[in-house]
Amino acid sequence: MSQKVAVITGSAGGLGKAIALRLAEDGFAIVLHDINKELLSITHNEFTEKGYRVTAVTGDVRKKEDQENLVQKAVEAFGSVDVFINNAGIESVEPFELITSEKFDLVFDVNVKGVVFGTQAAAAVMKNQATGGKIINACSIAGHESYEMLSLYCASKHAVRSFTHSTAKELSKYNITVNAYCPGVAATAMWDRIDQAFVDHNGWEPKQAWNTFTKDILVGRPQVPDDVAKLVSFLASSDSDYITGQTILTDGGMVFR
Ligand SMILES: NC(=O)C1=CN([C@@H]2O[C@H](COP(=O)(O)OP(=O)(O)OC[C@H]3O[C@@H](n4cnc5c(N)ncnc54)[C@H](O)[C@@H]3O)[C@@H](O)[C@H]2O)C=CC1
Ligand SMILES: CC(=O)C(C)=O
Repeated sequence: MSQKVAVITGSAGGLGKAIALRLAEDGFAIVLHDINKELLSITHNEFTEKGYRVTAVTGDVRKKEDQENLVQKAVEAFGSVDVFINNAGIESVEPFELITSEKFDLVFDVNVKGVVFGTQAAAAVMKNQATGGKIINACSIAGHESYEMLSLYCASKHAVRSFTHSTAKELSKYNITVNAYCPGVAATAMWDRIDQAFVDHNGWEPKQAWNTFTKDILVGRPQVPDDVAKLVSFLASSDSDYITGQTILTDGGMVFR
């Protein structure tokens, strides 16, 4: 059987990198992707040194042409796109009164338009593959619940959840499944920035937001990126073939659906 190919957007660091590492261990050829060229190059070197079959493509998920280039480069490098992970996303932390038109456009461009254009580019290739494919989106507990100070971010992740449902319906006839992973509070650079924003806007102490959000997690510890990678590994595998249109929580017991 030929080696399957996974493309992960925003995979130079954070959850995307952890997912890419796990899928490489699972036996996928990996297409790394990020807007941060420098960090992407470092991560690419790390993967190469580990002996993984990997390539890296710089791009911006907000740009349709960059997403088309990403899948084209994946096909050129490895021959197919079996799994496409719309992972890239950005946070937004402010009282809703402070949301500007520019901030609204930025957050929806990355978190929503990025998923729309990524799905379009991936589906265009997968529709022509006899084996179809799996599209996997980064949603969040913030796509199921709505939090103070995170109104714009939550709205964008609710949009991702809805888009996951609609595209699962449209793509099922092509043997393409669409699902999403919904992390809770995971230790990445994103949460460092969220914590700092609570300091800036609310006068909280450093780590107060992190401690507040993580204190009641039922399993008794904050999330690490590998917790998320384990769910994505399942969603990328044939064990998930009978699952589509689902936005699955991996949060240690924070939100119940
Ligand atoms: N860390 C957390 O607690 C949670 C994260 N998520 C979601 O998981 C995904 C990954 O989050 P983290 O790894 O924590 O974030 P992060 O900020 O640590 O990493 C995100 C990566 O995406 C890249 N990126 C940002 N904008 C991009 C663009 N326009 N085009 C291409 N790449 C871009 C960044 O350069 C960075 O390497 C996001 O969609 C986020 O909303 C969801 C729930 C919880
Ligand atoms: C970063 C994130 O998705 C949160 C706060 O749930």
